[in-house]
Amino acid sequence: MITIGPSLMCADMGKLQETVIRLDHSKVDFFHFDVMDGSFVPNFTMGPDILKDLRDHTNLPFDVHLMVDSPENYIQLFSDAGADMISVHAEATTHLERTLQSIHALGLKAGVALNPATPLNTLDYVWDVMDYVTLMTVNPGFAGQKFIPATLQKIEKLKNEINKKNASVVIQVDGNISYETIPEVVERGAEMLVCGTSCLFKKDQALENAMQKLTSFIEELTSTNKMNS
Ligand SMILES: O=C(CO)[C@H](O)[C@H](O)COP(=O)(O)O
Repeated sequence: MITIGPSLMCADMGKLQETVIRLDHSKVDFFHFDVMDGSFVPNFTMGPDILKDLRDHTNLPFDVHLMVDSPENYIQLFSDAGADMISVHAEATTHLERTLQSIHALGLKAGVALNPATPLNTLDYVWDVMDYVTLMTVNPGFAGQKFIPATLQKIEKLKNEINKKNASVVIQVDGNISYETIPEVVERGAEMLVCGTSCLFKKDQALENAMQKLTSFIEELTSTNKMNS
């Protein structure tokens, strides 16, 4: 099943609450909440207080993507603020397995995020403690970047491994997920789409219309793929 999660860092920050409500009504599946620390990535975004404020306005899951050094220090904070799922970058934590365990211990889903250049064998010893993998299809830090084509092969390779292991791990993709790249990533096995400026947050289109267009596109794509398989 393909799910759509708006990347909230791409929203108008002055209208976050209204944006969450409108997107909830437009039937998105989850909210992708990017956290940046100005160190692991050269940018800053949102923190736990903003998440806490938004939490009251939707029952949909908040997927917190920690693009921060030593994410293990902030798991409790984001759990208390209302996160349902937390992904940490394998490149940013020394004890990845322990960090994932600590997310599970709080009753949340645990994800591992990988930069485009990070190899998949980083996941070799954490298969039983992760629920999803966030494959970055741009280098994290900024919206509106170009899709890195080499990541397509990575999605396919990861999907093959998941199938081989019969693991219940979902592939999330993040970075320039657009009308051009969605068919490519979905064909290779991506299921959770993080949707930012490339397909959802458009200056000339209301969020409701953008969501309707995106949903129809994905429905059509999945029914065509089903017919061809
Ligand atoms: O994590 C991100 C950047 O690090 C954003 O979620 C993503 O890049 C936003 O989407 P778009 O690329 O479509 O603007």
